[in-house]
Amino acid sequence: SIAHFSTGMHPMWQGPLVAPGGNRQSPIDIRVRKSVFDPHLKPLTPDYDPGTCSQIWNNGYSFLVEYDDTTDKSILKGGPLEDNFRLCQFHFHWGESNAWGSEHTVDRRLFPAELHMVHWNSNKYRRFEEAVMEENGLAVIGVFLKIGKRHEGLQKLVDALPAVRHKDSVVEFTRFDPACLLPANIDDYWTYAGSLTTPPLTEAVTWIIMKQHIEVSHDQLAVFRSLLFTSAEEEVQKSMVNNFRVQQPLRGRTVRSSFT
Ligand SMILES: NS(=O)(=O)c1ccc(C(=O)N2CCN(Cc3ccccc3)C2)cc1
Ligand SMILES: [Zn+2]
Repeated sequence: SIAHFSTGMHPMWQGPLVAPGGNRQSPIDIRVRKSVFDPHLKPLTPDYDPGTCSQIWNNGYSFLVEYDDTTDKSILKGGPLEDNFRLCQFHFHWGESNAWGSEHTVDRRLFPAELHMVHWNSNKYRRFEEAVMEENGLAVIGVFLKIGKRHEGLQKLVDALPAVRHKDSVVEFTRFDPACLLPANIDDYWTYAGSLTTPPLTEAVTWIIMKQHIEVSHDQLAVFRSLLFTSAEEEVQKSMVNNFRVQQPLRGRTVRSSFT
């Protein structure tokens, strides 16, 4: 209703439509022909230890697969990054239908879902909570999901999701290798300076968006949609779908590509 909009009420995770004074907000549309090839971009070198995988948590916006980030066992280096970045969690954003769901788009093309692998700069900061407030404290790899063949590696995660159906539920989840969710080719990516796409929307993120998508089956994505935004106590249960932020103005930023 009009009243609803006039009070500027937004679902929590959308936050303000544009962060006050923000000129490097995410997500954005990647205009392929406007991206600039940068020959100095190095290959990305993720090195993850499945032994650091600890749990899955439904935080009421998405479900986070969390990693022990007290040592440099699961790290990301290379690409546009000067420092060592530690993996702390990965999560997804998806739609209620396969027609939309991703946060970033490529020449306006929407994908049914998008994976975010979240890392923080362990050369400069001691913990995630510090890095999230600092310019370039975080590096997030984005991977688009398309509906196709079943993703064998994802199935272990899909089978664990019913245990975290409600907001604030947690389940132990170990020995999951996040590298299995990366596309075969991780040398071709776009990169730009952006922000978190959920509160506190801080402009701390070096985004690295993979050109190649991964495939998951319709049934696997349907299990994501069986999760709930709401906790077990709430009378009205709300399906966890459309948990993506609206796109933000580019504000003159350049998107670089690692490929021609
Ligand atoms: N969609 S995204 O990839 O941009 C992304 C979203 C959320 C997060 C995340 O783990 N947190 C954001 C802040 N939050 C808690 C927090 C911490 C410090 C200060 C305030 C609040 C945790 C990471 C990446
Ligand atoms: Zn995200």
